[in-house]
Amino acid sequence: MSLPPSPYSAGAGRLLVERAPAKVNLSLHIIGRRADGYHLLESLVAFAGCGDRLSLDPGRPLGLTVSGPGAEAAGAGPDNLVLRAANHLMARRPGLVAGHFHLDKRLPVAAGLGGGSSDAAAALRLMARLNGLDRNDPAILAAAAATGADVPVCLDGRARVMAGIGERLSPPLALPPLFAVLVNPRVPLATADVFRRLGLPPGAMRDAAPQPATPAGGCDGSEALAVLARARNDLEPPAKALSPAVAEALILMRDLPECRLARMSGSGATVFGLFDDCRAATRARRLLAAARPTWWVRATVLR
Ligand SMILES: C[C@@](CO)(OP(=O)(O)O)[C@H](O)COP(=O)(O)OP(=O)(O)OC[C@H]1O[C@@H](n2ccc(N)nc2=O)[C@H](O)[C@@H]1O
Ligand SMILES: Nc1ncnc2c1ncn2[C@@H]1O[C@H](COP(=O)(O)OP(=O)(O)O)[C@@H](O)[C@H]1O
Repeated sequence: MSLPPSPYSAGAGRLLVERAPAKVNLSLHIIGRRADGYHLLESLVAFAGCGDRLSLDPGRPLGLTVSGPGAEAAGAGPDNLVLRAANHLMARRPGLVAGHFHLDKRLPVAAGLGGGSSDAAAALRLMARLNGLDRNDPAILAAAAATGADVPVCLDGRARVMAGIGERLSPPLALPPLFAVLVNPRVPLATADVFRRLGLPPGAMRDAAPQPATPAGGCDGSEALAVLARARNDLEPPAKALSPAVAEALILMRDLPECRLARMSGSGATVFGLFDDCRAATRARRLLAAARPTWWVRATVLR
């Protein structure tokens, strides 16, 4: 029996490494549904300090190994978004050099944290570094959009408003650091199921939704919290209907004495809570971890 290749083996080339941070939708407003079934949305997206880690060993043929708590759920086959992104890019730019990827999968899978999208974006950044491509090269942008609706916003991991189905991005936003706790009840929720449960017919537009509440550049944390409180996540009701654990996580988070705002991220089931400072977030993480020892709970800073 042959051993799997070591994730840290040097191979013939220099090992390149990228972080793949968790994506958090601070707001998510559904505007309508395209005729092809995809939903039009407006979402304020930020990125967390926690995430996966992806390395690329340029000395070897295109391949993927996966380790970490989410390895089994993510899989290492051709459907893994790392390989899908690499293949989308290579189809657009024949002749690019690839290599062997190793993914350390720390984030929960199918969790509304865009872990797979962030991994795909990290794969494209690694391929760009290896081949001397600009990150804004049209082939990188096209491969990102072809891999998934959330991949373009993950390409540079900076807070932005995304619109359309995720392809229209605002310039990067200077959000104040937001002290957060992320909690996932370890119930996977498929994005497609949550959108379907909304029940919006193809081609339908909703009554004009307000612009996503976007904190002004240079505002402080408490002003940002006040603005975010006026926003919402329209996918919370369908996610709650599919999984009672979402409602449970929201209630637990909201009931914490120092929690300023609790909301679901993306299509769930992860819920985030925002706090005034790092110490309040750390206290909240401890309380939640003690109350639900089997859940995934992290204190982190969103930017
Ligand atoms: C909901 C969001 C919010 O950031 O995040 P997650 O909850 O997945 O993290 C994203 O829009 C998810 O983006 P992503 O996960 O890349 O979606 P895709 O793989 O392209 O699509 C998966 C399925 O979700 C539905 N889908 C996705 C995006 C969108 N704007 N409208 C949709 O209706 C479609 O049914 C599609 O077949
Ligand atoms: N690298 C990856 N990490 C996570 N999931 C992946 C990956 N590649 C493919 N997938 C598949 O993509 C789906 C969505 O995964 P994920 O990005 O974790 O969801 P979400 O955006 O809701 O957090 C999962 O069902 C999983 O099987």
